Amino acid sequence: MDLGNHPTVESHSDGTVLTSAPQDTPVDRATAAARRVLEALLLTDRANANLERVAEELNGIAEHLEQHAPEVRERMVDMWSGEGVTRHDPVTGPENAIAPPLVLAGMADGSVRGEVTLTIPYQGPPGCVHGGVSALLLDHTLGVANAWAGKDGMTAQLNVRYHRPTPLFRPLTVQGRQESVDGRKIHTIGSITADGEVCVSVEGLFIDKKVPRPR
Ligand SMILES: CCCCCCCCCCCCCCCC(=O)SCCNC(=O)CCNC(=O)[C@H](O)C(C)(C)COP(=O)(O)OP(=O)(O)OC[C@H]1O[C@@H](n2cnc3c(N)ncnc32)[C@H](O)[C@@H]1OP(=O)(O)O
Repeated sequence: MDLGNHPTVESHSDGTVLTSAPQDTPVDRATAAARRVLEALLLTDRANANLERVAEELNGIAEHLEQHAPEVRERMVDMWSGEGVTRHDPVTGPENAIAPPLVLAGMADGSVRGEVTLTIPYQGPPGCVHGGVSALLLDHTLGVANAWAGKDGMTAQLNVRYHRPTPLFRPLTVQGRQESVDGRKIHTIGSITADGEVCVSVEGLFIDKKVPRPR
């Protein structure tokens, strides 16, 4: 990925927020509402008599949005301009309703970290985070850690170890740190902890390769 210019541990201070902060804009408010709908649909009583009307209204909203959508190619160019990936990615993007969203800060020791509480849409085992969701969060966090360290690339391997179930509804700390660079190979590690205990740890191999931004 061509991540463009971004802050690094060399150029920015401890605690620099690396992801896009939600803004008081119509698109961020609409996305936050969509996120709320995702959760409410899972929580509402299945016998809720109004679900037929809810389906109609949501389809009406989708049609309105589709009618105002430019060609995908054109949207992609726009998406990758400016802040690029951080506004629309599926982990930290305030414009992406499937993103929790996780907010990550860069630390002086070269690591990145953030706190997030995951709820019902991210459930795997009862009351626990889906393992694929943990892998998604960590893959992305390792990618941001590489960018913060000043050398990033594409994921070639992600070795995930699940130590204990990761709880929903509790604050989770997500961390990543670049360990070493060997030519084009970048080794990066990370973890998700809850109440000070490691739930998931990962080792990633990234290869220094860029996919150009659409123009
Ligand atoms: C401060 C920041 C602010 C924020 C700023 C924005 C931040 C924003 C962050 C975004 C964070 C996104 C984080 C998500 C990251 C993805 O989601 S990336 C998407 C998932 N990954 C992919 O799709 C990759 C698909 N695979 C590929 O494209 C290619 O296979 C690869 C991995 C790029 C490698 O291809 P290649 O360039 O042709 O590499 P190649 O020349 O074959 O191999 C180079 C070396 O690597 C080794 N190698 C290659 N692949 C492998 C492998 N799988 N296993 C072991 N060794 C391998 C080779 O053996 C070779 O070793 P040597 O012979 O040199 O010793």
